[in-house]
Amino acid sequence: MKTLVVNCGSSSMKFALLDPASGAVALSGLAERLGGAGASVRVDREDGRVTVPLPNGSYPEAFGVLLAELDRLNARAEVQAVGHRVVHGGEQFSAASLLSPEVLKAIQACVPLAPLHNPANLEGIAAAQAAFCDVPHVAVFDTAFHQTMPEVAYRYAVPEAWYREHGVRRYGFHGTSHAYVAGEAARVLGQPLEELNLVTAHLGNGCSVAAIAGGRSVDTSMGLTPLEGLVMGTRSGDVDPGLHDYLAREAGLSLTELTAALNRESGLKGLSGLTNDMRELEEAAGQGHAGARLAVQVFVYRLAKLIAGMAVALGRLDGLVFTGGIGENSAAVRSATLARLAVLGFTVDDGANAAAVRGQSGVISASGSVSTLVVNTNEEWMIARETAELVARGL
Ligand SMILES: Nc1ncnc2c1ncn2[C@@H]1O[C@H](COP(=O)(O)OP(=O)(O)O)[C@@H](O)[C@H]1O
Ligand SMILES: CC(=O)OP(=O)(O)O
Ligand SMILES: [Mg+2]
Repeated sequence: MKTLVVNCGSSSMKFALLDPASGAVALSGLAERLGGAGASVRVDREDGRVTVPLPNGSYPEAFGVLLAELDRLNARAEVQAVGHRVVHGGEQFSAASLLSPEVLKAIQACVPLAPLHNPANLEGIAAAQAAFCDVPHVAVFDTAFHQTMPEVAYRYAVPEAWYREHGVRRYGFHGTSHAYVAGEAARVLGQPLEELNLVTAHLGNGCSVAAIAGGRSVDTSMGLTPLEGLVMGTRSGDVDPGLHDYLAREAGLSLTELTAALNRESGLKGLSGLTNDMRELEEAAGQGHAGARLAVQVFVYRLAKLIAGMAVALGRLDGLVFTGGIGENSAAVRSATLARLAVLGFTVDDGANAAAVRGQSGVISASGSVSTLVVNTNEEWMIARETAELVARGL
């Protein structure tokens, strides 16, 4: 009994075939640079990693490689359900949902809110439904977990009609990851999740923090779209909304150009003038690259500031969780962030922080500090679990 998980991003497709009960992965892979030149799929097989080029660079072509891999393992018949990551579910979805024509229509209706993500999600769903027409398909939404935010956290101070007529409010994303690592943190701390007030920091290419009270999201840093909040790989995070008008007049940029630049040319990449990759930036900073050093400093400063803001949403802070590629791997980002958070009672255990590596979860705070943990996120397993649960309940 296995679940196939499909996670289509704006130019990538991640997939995994796994056992929802144990999390054991039978097959996984990542297609990158879809929609452009040089697209390829990396497949992690039990005997090593292979890379398959994709001459057309399309989602269906990438899905074809996945099917060929399943056939190679004779595993197509093992797929009992397919779970899809869907980035934007608007206000309509506060939980995962079985894919029906109505649900597909609702995902389509959210395309204007997530123009980089939802169309790719729909492409993945179409390819998977064509290949697996006899099994249930489930949509697991990034936004669903944050639907518990109170109005005071999700409303913008803009004309009320924008909310009523156009859904302009804060939604939040990465909900699957925030929910998963909060549960794991409670397990590591040996305390019931219901009694814990946690801040979780998901730091990957996209980055967001969430305030989680008793297992429920009460605030998060991303908003209407995944552009708000923290400095990210290529996304700016918070800017003055006056910037659009100013640059339109001063630099003659169109709204489309501005949006593309804020999404794809900003963040760590824009600040450093070098790369969106934190590991490369840390190396370059170590070799004296001023732009790289500044990019890391701004990333950390803004991260600490938004974590501190999340403490306000919680009232009492029991723990902080780092996750995502940067959160799980960069001891330097963690220690610099915790140094800025000393004002809130954080002290790092340098040895534990340096020793925390991918594949393990653990505590990195010194005794007497607010508990701080590194937890490896596992969005694929969470999606597989939610999919299997929904199918088992026959919903
Ligand atoms: N050892 C490391 N040190 C610092 N940063 C790292 C390290 N390993 C991965 N990262 C960073 O993690 C980020 C990618 O995060 P990840 O969660 O894998 O991405 P995605 O959001 O695409 O799933 C990149 O900025 C990468 O440089
Ligand atoms: C919603 C979002 O930001 O997703 P990702 O981090 O995968 O780009
Ligand atoms: Mg990610």
